[in-house]
Amino acid sequence: MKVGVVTFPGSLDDVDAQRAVGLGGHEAVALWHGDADLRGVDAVVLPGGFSYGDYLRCGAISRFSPVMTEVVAAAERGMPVLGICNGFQVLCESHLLPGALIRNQRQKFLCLDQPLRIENNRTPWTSAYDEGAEVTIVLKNGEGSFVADTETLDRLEGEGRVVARYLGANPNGSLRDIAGICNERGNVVGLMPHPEHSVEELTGSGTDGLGFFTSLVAAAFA
Ligand SMILES: NC(=O)CC[C@H](N)C(=O)O
Repeated sequence: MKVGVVTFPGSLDDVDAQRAVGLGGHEAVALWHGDADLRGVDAVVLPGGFSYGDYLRCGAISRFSPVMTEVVAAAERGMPVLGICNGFQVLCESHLLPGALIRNQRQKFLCLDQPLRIENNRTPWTSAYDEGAEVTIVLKNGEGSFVADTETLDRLEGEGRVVARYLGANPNGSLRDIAGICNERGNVVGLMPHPEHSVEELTGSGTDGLGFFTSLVAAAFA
């Protein structure tokens, strides 16, 4: 599959995401925030980083990038979209996902190998995992605490839309230990940890993240 990886001014992890897409068996297509079309891709990754310097709020300006008009339209048609960390923040700001990411509870930037449980493997980004799989994936952010009102949280839980949950000590104060969620259809997934940094033994953070990129094939042919 052709997987577009969007670069915004200030993106940091776009090249790692492109590499992970390739290791997952796909062709990575570089998309620029100013692009007016998605160049025929089958799926999109919004990578981590500090788009537009995190000014106003993380993801608040990126939401208005020309490419996001196309990403929102494609997501609404069912295209798989994965937002990683800053990408998750952009998805919330774009209202493709509910809730918001606010400053970590302890007001510190975090960088660690984070244990997670995959709660929902019925998305195009998680189908390679067993439901309930326990994995360890890099977490690095300053504003990763997921918040939403109680009604929204109950709906996410009730509809099985919590995709991943922090295991052990909650690193950032995310409500209900939520590390990732999806939209109603399941094609749009936002994840605070960085699977693209956990795809090669060489980097020391294991390969548990690779499933997010190999899942697309399983999903396409399911
Ligand atoms: N790693 C990232 O994508 C960082 C996301 C965001 N800018 C934050 O600090 O919370």
